[in-house]
Amino acid sequence: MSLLELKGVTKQFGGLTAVNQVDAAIKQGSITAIIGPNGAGKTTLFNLITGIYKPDKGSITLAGTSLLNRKPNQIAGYGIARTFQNIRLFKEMTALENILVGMHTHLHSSLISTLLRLPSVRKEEDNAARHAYQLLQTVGLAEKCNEQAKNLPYGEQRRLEIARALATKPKVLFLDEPAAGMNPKETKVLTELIIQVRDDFDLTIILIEHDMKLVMKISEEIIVLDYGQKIASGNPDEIRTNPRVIEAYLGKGAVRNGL
Ligand SMILES: Nc1ncnc2c1ncn2[C@@H]1O[C@H](COP(=O)(O)OP(=O)(O)OP(=O)(O)O)[C@@H](O)[C@H]1O
Repeated sequence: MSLLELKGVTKQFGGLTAVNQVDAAIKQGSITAIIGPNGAGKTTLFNLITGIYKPDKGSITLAGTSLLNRKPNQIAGYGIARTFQNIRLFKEMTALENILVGMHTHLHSSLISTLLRLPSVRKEEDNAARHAYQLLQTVGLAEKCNEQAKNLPYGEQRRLEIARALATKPKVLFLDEPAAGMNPKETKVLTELIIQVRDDFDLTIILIEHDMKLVMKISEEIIVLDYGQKIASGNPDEIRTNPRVIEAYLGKGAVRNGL
């Protein structure tokens, strides 16, 4: 069953059509990659789904509910979380604090009860800290809980971003170039983590990624964009042998190079 549906989604910036008539049906529980050359419209598509931009044309629905004309925080409230191409952690805060900030929208205490430090508030805070710690365990960062985000190696900062996104209890998780700047060892850990969180948190995951080994390994479905248009979609075998995708993006040596 498809959870997220896009029909004819189009976005123009001045004379440039960054996303052009894109259709997609993302299955619940799947891992889908969006690939394509630089400037193909991948991040713009993420921004359209997460409400940062409004499409000029087309429809976007999550479980049948339209996401058009909703603010990013409303869309987050429907269960969509994301990470960004450029890491957006609070650098001076600890790993644990970064996750607690991510949870903030899910805490219920009123301002007055927070100021009075009522037992109900303390209980909620304890539970939040416990849950945040569990999320750090999930991404393999429990031992770094009191470390400031800025002191974590790059690969760990990216995993912390994923933990923070998970703190909002999403149904759909968007990852924008999660392996960017990672070394092969960090990428391997990340690959396993993405599959693990999909399974453990019952997520639907959509990622933009240029690391084709990672993409081919974890994706059930791949959508290829070029100049804003969807030029192909299919499973990794279909995509790696698609002449149009090889021409526009993968290059002729892709299959030979083990993709
Ligand atoms: N806010 C904006 N204003 C004007 N043009 C924009 C804006 N955002 C993106 N674009 C343009 O839209 C096109 C698609 O950009 P986008 O960032 O979506 O591509 P991408 O596939 O994510 O690229 P990359 O792989 O380099 O991240 C590009 O030509 C880009 O310059």
